[in-house]
Amino acid sequence: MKTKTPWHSGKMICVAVFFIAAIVTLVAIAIVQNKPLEQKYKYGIVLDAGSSHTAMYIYEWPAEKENNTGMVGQRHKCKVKGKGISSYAREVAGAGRSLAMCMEEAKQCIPAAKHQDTPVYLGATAGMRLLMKQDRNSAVKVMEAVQQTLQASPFSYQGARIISGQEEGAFGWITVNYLGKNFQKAAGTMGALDLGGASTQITFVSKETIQSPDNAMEFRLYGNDYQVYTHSFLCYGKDQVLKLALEKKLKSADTSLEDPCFHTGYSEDKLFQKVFDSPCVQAVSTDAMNKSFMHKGSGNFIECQNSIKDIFNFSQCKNSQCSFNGVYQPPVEGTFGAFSAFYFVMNFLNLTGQSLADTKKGMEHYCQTPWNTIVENHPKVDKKYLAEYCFSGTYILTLLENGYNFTSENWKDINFIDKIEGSNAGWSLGYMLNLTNMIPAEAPDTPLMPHGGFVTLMLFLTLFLLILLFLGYTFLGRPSCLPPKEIV
Ligand SMILES: Nc1ccn([C@@H]2O[C@H](COP(=O)(O)OP(=O)(O)OP(=O)(O)O)[C@@H](O)[C@H]2O)c(=O)n1
Ligand SMILES: [Ca+2]
Repeated sequence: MKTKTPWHSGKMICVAVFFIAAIVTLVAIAIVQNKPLEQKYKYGIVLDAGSSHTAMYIYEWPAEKENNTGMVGQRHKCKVKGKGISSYAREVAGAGRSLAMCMEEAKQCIPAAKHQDTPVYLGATAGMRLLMKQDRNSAVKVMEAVQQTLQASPFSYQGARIISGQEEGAFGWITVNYLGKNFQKAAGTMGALDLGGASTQITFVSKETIQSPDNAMEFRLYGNDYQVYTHSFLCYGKDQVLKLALEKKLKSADTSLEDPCFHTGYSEDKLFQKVFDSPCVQAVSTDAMNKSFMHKGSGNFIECQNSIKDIFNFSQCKNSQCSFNGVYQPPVEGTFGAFSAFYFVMNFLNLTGQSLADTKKGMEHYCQTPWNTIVENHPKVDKKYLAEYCFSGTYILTLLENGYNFTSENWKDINFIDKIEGSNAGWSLGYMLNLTNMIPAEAPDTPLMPHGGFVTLMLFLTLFLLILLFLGYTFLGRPSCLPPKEIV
């Protein structure tokens, strides 16, 4: 009598076919599931309307990861031609027109299908704060003009406003720490130092309880609480501070001025108006405004630094300690990112990685270099900017050391930075993250493993079990608990 093996039975062939089909289906599903999905991106536009110029930033991020830290990056930057919007006080329509070219670039850069869903924000800083003081009516009109241009664009207009100094400081701090992925690290956060044309900001986390409410900001980000100190000094940006310094040295009867902050051999006829046209300095008569003086350099760092110290008031302080002008500031703590003009100037001077003593030596050497040598060494740099680096570098040193109280010990904690992970350091990214609620207060629940990994693991486990079952059945025979095979 012959025993028929189950392999030859029709039932078993059927089971085998289904078994193979099931494996093929599982493998196919796993492959399809794990194929990198086409990334869906979202976009956002922020216009940083600074005192000296406007910059437009386009940010992008993968749609499904918008609440993870560090996921938003800068896709494109467009520098608006000409000066800042506050310079259009007498011709307000020009402020709106000035943005047109960058808005056109944004249309090219962002896929047309996404235009409608792309928010656009404009934030104006110290230039507009000053214009608001000087000529409120014109300031309002300038803001209306830029609003019109943005509303006429295909993007989703979300507002154009003058941001406060506290916001400017705080959002700069959020930007550098978001880009550095510091909010979810135990190492702590990085302070932010921003130097613009018309104002400067210092922002950092302090252990000390902040003694003045105007300087305190509290954030809960990704499940951690932060108490942040921030202050914005209006008129202490690099361009306004030059006016403050010249105002201290100039008498209205002067026809010439010898200035240690400019190089020997430098000489330029300047209108009093250039110095006194700002609400940061004391007004002079219209007569005086139309006069000019010969601005001559004498190139001496120490004398320059002494003259710059005159524009800081170090004598009064109502709190336990102050930076200057009676402004409360706890001692600086931790590392700092110093960006905008802090970076432009120190990078130009090649002084971004030196000790405090070597930075001073470098400045001493640079300031005493004659003007014609400076021009020869930098033929491509605009002379207006070139002339001011001795002044600006000396101001930066004085602000950091005498103003904010950095010392030779913690000087190395200041990192002069332009970009982090390809995105510019500045308030604009933090501003957008905040307005689009992209920084959650609590840390998002993260699954144990990504979805693709989970599917693969499940598939392999299933396969493994099936193979075990199959092998068991073939090599070890039918389990003894099953009823005996019928003998035909
Ligand atoms: N490559 C550059 C770009 C700018 N600047 C100067 O650096 C200063 C600050 O520039 P910025 O940070 O762009 O200032 P704003 O944002 O325009 O001014 P604020 O923030 O005060 O409104 C200005 O004097 C500008 O002329 C520079 O020296 N080199
Ligand atoms: Ca700025």
